[in-house]
This record gives sequence, C-alpha cells and structure tokens, in this order.
Amino acid sequence: MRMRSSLAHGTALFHSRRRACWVVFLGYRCYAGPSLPLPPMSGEMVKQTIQIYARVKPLARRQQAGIYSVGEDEKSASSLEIIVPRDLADGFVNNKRESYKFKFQKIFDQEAKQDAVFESIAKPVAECALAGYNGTIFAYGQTGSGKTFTITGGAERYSDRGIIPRTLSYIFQQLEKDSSKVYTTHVSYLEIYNECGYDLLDPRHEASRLEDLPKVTIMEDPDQNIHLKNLSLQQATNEEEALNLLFLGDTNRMIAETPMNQASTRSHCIFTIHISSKEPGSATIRRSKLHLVDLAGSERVAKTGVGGQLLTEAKYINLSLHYLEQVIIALAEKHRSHIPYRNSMMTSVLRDSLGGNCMTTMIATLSLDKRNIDESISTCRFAQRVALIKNEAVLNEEIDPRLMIIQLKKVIQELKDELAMVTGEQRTEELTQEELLQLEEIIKTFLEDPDPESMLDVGADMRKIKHCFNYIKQLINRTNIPDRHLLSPDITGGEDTNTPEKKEELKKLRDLLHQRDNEINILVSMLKKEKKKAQDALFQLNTGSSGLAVSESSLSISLEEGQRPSACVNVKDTQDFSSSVHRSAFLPRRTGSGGEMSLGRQEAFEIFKRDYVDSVTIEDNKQLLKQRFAEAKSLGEKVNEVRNKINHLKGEITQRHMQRAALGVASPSEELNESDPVEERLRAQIEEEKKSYKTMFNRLKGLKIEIEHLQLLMEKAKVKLQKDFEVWWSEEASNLQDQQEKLPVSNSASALRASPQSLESQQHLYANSFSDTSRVNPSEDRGRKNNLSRLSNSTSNTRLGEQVNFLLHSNTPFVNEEIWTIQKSLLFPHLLSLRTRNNSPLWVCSLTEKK
Ligand SMILES: Nc1ncnc2c1ncn2[C@@H]1O[C@H](COP(=O)(O)OP(=O)(O)OP(=O)(O)O)[C@@H](O)[C@H]1O
Repeated sequence: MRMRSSLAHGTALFHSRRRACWVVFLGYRCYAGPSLPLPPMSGEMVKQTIQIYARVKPLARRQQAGIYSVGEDEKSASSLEIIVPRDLADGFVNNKRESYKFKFQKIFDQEAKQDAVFESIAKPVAECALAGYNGTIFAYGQTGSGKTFTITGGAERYSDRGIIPRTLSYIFQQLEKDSSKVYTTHVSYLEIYNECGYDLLDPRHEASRLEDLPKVTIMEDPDQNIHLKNLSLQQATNEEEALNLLFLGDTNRMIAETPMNQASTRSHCIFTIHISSKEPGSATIRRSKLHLVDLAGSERVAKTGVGGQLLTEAKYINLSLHYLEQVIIALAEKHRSHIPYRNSMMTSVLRDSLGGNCMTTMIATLSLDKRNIDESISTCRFAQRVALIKNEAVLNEEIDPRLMIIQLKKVIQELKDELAMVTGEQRTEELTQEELLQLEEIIKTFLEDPDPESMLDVGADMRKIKHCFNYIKQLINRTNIPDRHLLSPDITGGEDTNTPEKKEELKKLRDLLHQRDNEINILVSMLKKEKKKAQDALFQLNTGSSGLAVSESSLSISLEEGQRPSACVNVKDTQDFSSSVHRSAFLPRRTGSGGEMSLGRQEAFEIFKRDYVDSVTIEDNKQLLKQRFAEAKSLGEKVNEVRNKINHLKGEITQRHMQRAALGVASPSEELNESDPVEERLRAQIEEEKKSYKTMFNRLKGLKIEIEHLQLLMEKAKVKLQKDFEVWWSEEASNLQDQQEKLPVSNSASALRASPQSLESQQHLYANSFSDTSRVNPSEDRGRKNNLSRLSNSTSNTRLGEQVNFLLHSNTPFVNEEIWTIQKSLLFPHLLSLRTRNNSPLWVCSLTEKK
C-alpha cells in the first residue's frame, strides 16, 4: 500500500482555507442549521428508478473476438448481449447458457469519449443538483474496468478528464451565468478504506500515517439523519479552487498494488459537491448535494491471488460491496420494511442515494475480455437489480431560520402596533434613538421621491405618525421661511402677502428686480457696441492688407499713388494696370503663419537661391549626401547578407555536430573528439565573413557620422541662405525707395508714349541686351536669360512688350548706355527692375498675367 506523492501547491492552498463545521448532515436537511434541522418547507417530488448505464473498456485487438454485442430496442434503451465462449461456459458462470442479455439506459462502447459520457450521464444530474435536487453518480465494476477513469479521469490527456472535473466545470459555468441567485459551493471528499472513513481533504493526510488520522465516523440523530464527524467541507468559490481540492484529495487517496492491477484503488471514494442557493432578500434556501462515487473493484478474492494486507483489503471491499448488494436486493423487494443500510459505512453514507431523496445514476464499467467475462456478467446482473430501485427526490428548500426569526419579529411588531391603534391604547414609551433615525430616513426618502403617488408608510404606531408630522413641520419652517418672501402669490397661496408690511417688501423687491433688469440691458447693449467696433476695426485691417495684395499683383509704373496718376491712363486697358505700386509691396512681408513667404517673395527666394554664391557648395553637399545615403543603403544590405551567411555557417556547424553525435551513437568506436575538417573549414569561413562584416560595419558607422555631419552642414547653409536673402531683400527694398524718390517724372511719362513693336522683336531685343552681360558669371547669366525668356513667354499680351520696348529704345539718356541688365527684379516674373551699370535699379514694373 502506498500514498501518492504529495502536492505542494494543493496543500498550501488547502492550509489557507477555512475549515468548515465538523459535522456534515447527510440527507436533504442542511448541515449548518440549528441542532434540530427544520423539515423542508416545500418541494416538488420526482419519482424515478435509478438510471443504469454501461461502459465498455477498450480491449486489445486480439481480445475483441465476438464476446459481446450492443443493440437498441424499440424503447431506445440499449441492450448488451454477452456471449460466453464455449470453453468458458463449462465453468462457474453457467454451464448451460451461452448468451446473456442486459438492458441499460445507454451503453457506451469502447470508442465512447469522456465528453459523451459526461453529456449523457453527468450533465442532467448536475442540472438537477443546481435546481435543488440531490444527485448521485456511482461507478461499479471489477478492478481495472475503468471506474476511476470514468469518474475522475485519466491523467494523460486533457480530453481524458472524467465526470468530476467536467461536472465542476459545468456547475461553475452555470453559476456564473445565473445572477438571479446567490450560490455557495462546498466540496467534501470521503474515502472509505477497510470500513473506516477518512477525510481526503484533511491537510494532515500527507504527513501522518493513515492510522493516526482522525476517522470519519457516522452519527445518527433520533430522526435517523446521518451526520459525519470529522469530514470537512471546503468552500470552493470557483472552478479552480474546486479542482485544486479534487487534486489534493486524489493525491491523498489510498492505493494499493495488486497483481491484477498495478495501481488499483482499494477504497471507495465519495466526492460531494454541496450547493446552496438563495434569491437575494428571500429567506428560502435551496440545498443540494451531488455525490460522485468511485467504488472499489468488485473482483473476487480468489482470482486476485493476494494475501496478507491486500487480502484483508479485498475482504473488506467485498464485504462492503456485499452489503451494498444486500441493500439493493432489499430495496428491490417491495415489501421489505428493513433496509440494512447500517451494515456498512458505504451504504450508510449513500443511504439517500439508494431509495431515498436523490436522483441516482449507476455506471457499470465492464472489461469484456475472456478472462473477465464472469465478473462482467456479475456487474451487469447487479446493475439490473439496481435499476429496480425507486427513488423519490424532493426539492430541498428550507427557510433560513435566522431570516425567518427576523421576519416573524417584524410581523409581530406590526400586529401589536395595529392592535394598539384599533383599541386606542396609547403606547407611552419613548421612541428609541434608532427608531427616530430610521423615521427620519424614511421621511427624507419620501420627500425626495418625485413620484406624486409615493406614500409615507410608518406603520400603525401613533408615536411614529406624530413624530413624522412634527419632523415635517420643523423641516418646512426651518428650510422654507426665507425663500417664501420670493415666492409668487400663487405659490405662497396669496395669504402671506396680504399684510401691508409684506406688500411693501414685495414692492421693494420687484423694484429692485426691475432695476437689475435695466442694468443688465444697458450692459448688454454696451457690449454689443464694443463688439461691433472691434469687428469694424478687424474688417478695416483685413481690407487694408488685401489692398496691398491687390497692388502687389497689379502692374504699374513704380510711383506713389497720386504722384503719377497718368501712368496708367495711356495704357490701353486700364483694368489690367493698377495705377500704383505701394513701396511696401517690395518689402519682406511675412504672412500670418510667421516664417512663410508671400508667393512673389518665395519665387524671389527660389531664384536667389539658384544664383547664390554658396549654392554650388550646397548642391555639392546635397549630391554627396545622396551618394552617402545610397552607399550606406547598399552597405547595410551587404552587412545583413554577411550576418545571414555567418548564421547559416553556424547552423551548418551545429548540424555537423548532430551528425557526428549520431554517428558516435551508432558506432561508439569512432572518436568524436577528433577534429573535423569540414567543421574546420566552416569555422575558417566564419572568421573570414566576420572580418568583412567588421570592416563593412565600421565603414557603415563612418558613413553614418558623415551623413549626420553633412546634414548638419546643409542645415547651416540653409539658415545662412535665408539670412542672406533677408538682407538682400531689405536692401533691395530701401534702394528701390531711394530710386523712386529721385526719378524724373517725364522720363516715364514719355516712355509710355513710345510706339509699340511686335512681341517677337521685343524678345529678340531682350536676348540681345542680355547677351553682352559679360561681367556676370556664366551661371548667373544663364539664370537671367532663362528668367527673361520665362518673362517673355508668359506675357502673351503686348502691353509688357510695349513698356519694355520703350525703356530700351526711347531717347532717354539711360537707355542703351545706361541699362546694364534687367536684373534681380526678374527673380520673380511679376516684377521687372531695370538697372544701370552701377547696379542701381531704375524702374520697377509689376505685371499681371491676365489673358
Ligand atoms: N474507457 C477507457 N478508455 C481508455 N482507457 C481506459 C478506459 N477505461 C479504463 N482505462 C484504463 O484502464 C486502466 C484501469 O482503469 P481504472 O483505474 O479506471 O480502473 P478501475 O476500475 O478504477 O480500477 P480499480 O477498481 O482498481 O480502481 C487505466 O489505465 C485506465 O486509463
């Protein structure tokens, strides 16, 4: 005999758990009630015979030769036919018959899975337990026929979980779903070994010898209710906790090794799930128990070939199973008044499950190989007798005595109060502090309730009624008096305002109200005025700036408005030429978003950038940066390649190791430590790759630094460019202004009177005039020419041509000699600036490209 290894986790969990009451009431009366449990208040009775099922353990192929067959009859019950082979028929079973037929609710053949067994057998019983009925499922069969496998499950696969874990899981799932009731669940795990009971959830189980453990004993009260002393009930609030307890109990379970079965359980085990449920606020509690029983093997002692301790065990097991059979036989006989439950502990404990308040199901586990055929037939016969037993399950409802007492006390008090009121008898004693507080709470709730139908119910106690009136009166006086002055006559009922003083006061208040109204009106109109003013100012500001924008985009001679009113008069289409160009149009103008440039200025900036002295450096750097980026990218790819290669080579070495190890196993003579040339080569290759990896990696690092540096340089250059542009822009603007001030009015006026030429010839002229800009560096020159051609191309009307033509060919002294170039103002196509040799701007034109 040996104990299964202890489970540290389970034990720890167990120790922290609160121990339940030491006495458990079996039967439908509660375990935790007063010393004399109350009878069930109500209950729907369910009468049914014990349901019997058979499960056939999978056999080895060679044993499967036509020993049994499974069929279904017209009532959809299953029948099992066991055919006794001729060589066995002469034996002790029955030497005349060769075939035995048994009926079951259902037969689970060899291939039946655990989930199917649970669905058909355990689920309905679990549902009954949840509804408040007791239930029992017990497995009966010879050693090794699959009782433990069916009830607890196999340890190998998750899918092998048996009825207990699946039932726990199902029950907790259902409890979670049902929020209408408050449920409490406890479990107990009893082991009956050699007619003694042990608590499998007792934490001392592992540490002590079995003999030293307190035995679970049966006690019977005068009402023949069974109580189990020393069996603990452990609360399990969820599936995990319940499974831990099951696991702990299984670990503690006694097992012995017999020649027939190396891990045969030699004890009866009863795992019980206790469920109680109560609707919130209700005094009715439902309590039910679900016993899941794994009986010890039913084989005959002679066959097991054991002796000593095991023989004693076998005797006890057989004895208790014999008593179980006695009980079953007695129950099956209709007129037997005495049922010998007390003969064994197991029958005492399962008393309710056998012919009592319980829905009971039996699973006959069968091992239908030749060797066990007689045992299987015995099991089936036993099952047939069990099927005759009728049980009467009732809904286990009871009233919680504590709640019942509270409720009854309340009723008595109410009746007393009513009586006192009817008889006119006055209760003289003062209301207690607690009662007063309660009343105040009730009044508050009543006053706050918006429902006009709500009632103030304080019972028939006159003291309470009086107190309520007083309290409400005080409340009204205290809280409402000051406010009543402000109430309208309708609300106050008009009565209070009738006195001359109150009328006076009311008048004063109304005047005050009127005065305040006036004040508010004045303030509002002031506010409106201010708002309008602000809007006007804002509007003016906006139109002012849009005026600038208009002047900027229009073409006119660069003179102040009013100074040269005739400037545009001579031009054909006055709509296209504005008469003025405001000086500020040329000044650096920031838009609302701060650093953004206006369109013209932006274009100027673009061209300035192109002609900028450092632009070559910037461009070079940009190219270099691009180059470096490309280089870094390809280098990065190469580095990755090399790394992959190294990893691959390493993998090859590992494979090589494995091959060599396998070789070493196959032929131990081969020396594994001997150096491997293939591996050597692979290692050399890795070294090479590592070297190149390192070089490339370093180069990549260098490149990264270089790129960062170049980026920094670019950033700096950008800032410098922007600054230079700003300087140039403002210089340009101030020069222009000076120039405008000095300019003789007649020049421009006469210029505009000059005869127009064709656009083509004008373009030609521009080109010529720019062709001898020898002092300008070639790139600048190219830029200007481009700008010029852009300008000419974009100007499809002849007006611009007319003006420029005049400037170039008129007899004014600066024309031909003085004009050096159409320079910077060409930076943006809307502006033209004629410059003299000393680079001072003469004219600035703004043009609109209207077609
Ligand atoms: N339906 C089944 N499918 C697969 N394996 C099974 C089945 N039934 C039983 N077994 C295997 O047979 C062996 C014995 O089963 P089990 O321990 O459940 O028998 P038992 O009736 O509980 O024996 P005992 O009476 O000695 O406790 C176990 O290894 C179990 O895994």
